[in-house]
Amino acid sequence: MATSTPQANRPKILVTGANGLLGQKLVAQLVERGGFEVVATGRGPSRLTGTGFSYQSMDITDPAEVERVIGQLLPDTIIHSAAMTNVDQCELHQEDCVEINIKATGYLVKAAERVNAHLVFVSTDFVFSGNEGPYDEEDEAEPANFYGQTKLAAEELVKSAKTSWAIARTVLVYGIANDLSRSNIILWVKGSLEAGKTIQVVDDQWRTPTLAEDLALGCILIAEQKATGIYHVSGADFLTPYEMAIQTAEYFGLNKELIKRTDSASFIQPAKRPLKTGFIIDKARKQLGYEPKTFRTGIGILAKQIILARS
Ligand SMILES: NC(=O)C1=CN([C@@H]2O[C@H](COP(=O)(O)OP(=O)(O)OC[C@H]3O[C@@H](n4cnc5c(N)ncnc54)[C@H](OP(=O)(O)O)[C@@H]3O)[C@@H](O)[C@H]2O)C=CC1
Ligand SMILES: Cc1cn([C@H]2C[C@H](O)[C@@H](COP(=O)(O)OP(=O)(O)O[C@H]3O[C@@H](C)C(=O)[C@@H](O)[C@H]3O)O2)c(=O)[nH]c1=O
Repeated sequence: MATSTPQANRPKILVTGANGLLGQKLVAQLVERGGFEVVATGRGPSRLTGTGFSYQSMDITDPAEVERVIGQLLPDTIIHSAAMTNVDQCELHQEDCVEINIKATGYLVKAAERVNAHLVFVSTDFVFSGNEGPYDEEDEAEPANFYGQTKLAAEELVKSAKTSWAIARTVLVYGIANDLSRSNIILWVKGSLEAGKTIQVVDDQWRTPTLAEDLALGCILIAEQKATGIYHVSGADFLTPYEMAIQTAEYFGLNKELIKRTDSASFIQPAKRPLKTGFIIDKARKQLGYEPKTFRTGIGILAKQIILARS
């Protein structure tokens, strides 16, 4: 709901990684809710659609640029969503992953401290080993792959910030936005089956998949309430990728015979995936008023967006 609060009187919120899936959803919902003046930042030119916000190019691995942009804009709140999110690439290109996921988070922490901004950092279920999920906020982190290690190291930098901070951890995000650099489970399953391609999908990993819009709202509730500490913000359905693939095929009326059940011992990826993650989201429900959609409802929302994007 848009409010009539004058632009100048509203607190300012800055989003990093605004060209990404979460970033685009954050900017759209922040504009729609109207409580903040919204500044989107991303690597290179804007790929965002819509209006009601300003865009500033900001490469988070450039400390001088981060300091300059944040020093000039003086945001009250920063949602740090930018990251190297391709888990296999993180395993294969560890230096790049350290630059983007750890060092750049350090620059943002420093900049947030300087302007006394509330810093909301988006993190992952991959900080956990996957030996005993689903996890709550008190469980001990022990990453199973390099991406998870870098996100955990970044969490530690955020936790030591001399400004107020929150960490929103999430799980296997799905959705659609403009010109994304990364796919997600519903899109690759749908695309593969439509192309008549057989896919091998694991049935021994468990997740609580998260609709991008739900995650964006969870982060915004944290920002609006100036909540601090760690929050688990994910979907509530505990599913394997195989089960997600079957539900996706059923929803879109695609050929389920193309989905072959496999397991993590046979389906080898460069980065090891934790087996059983998924989140207990009671804290976010109670403290933030967060309530995610079911996976089935999420697929339906995405399906409508796909039709709209084509029209
Ligand atoms: N997707 C998922 O399943 C999950 C994601 N997360 C976390 O959620 C957050 C958002 O991820 P999501 O939106 O899904 O991923 P995306 O990959 O869609 O978005 C990440 C964005 O970060 C940007 N980025 C990368 N490097 C830089 C840089 N040097 N300077 C500025 N921007 C940069 C990317 O830019 P470009 O578009 O140019 O590549 C991209 O737009 C991340 O922090 C991720 O770790 C956590 C759990 C699950
Ligand atoms: C590509 C592929 C994946 N899978 C499985 C492995 C995995 O459990 C699941 C999703 O695989 P993806 O490669 O799409 O995503 P993956 O890199 O596992 O997803 C992760 O992304 C990062 C950013 C996170 O922070 C995590 O929360 C997590 O969701 O599907 C298959 O079974 N078959 C396949 O062909």
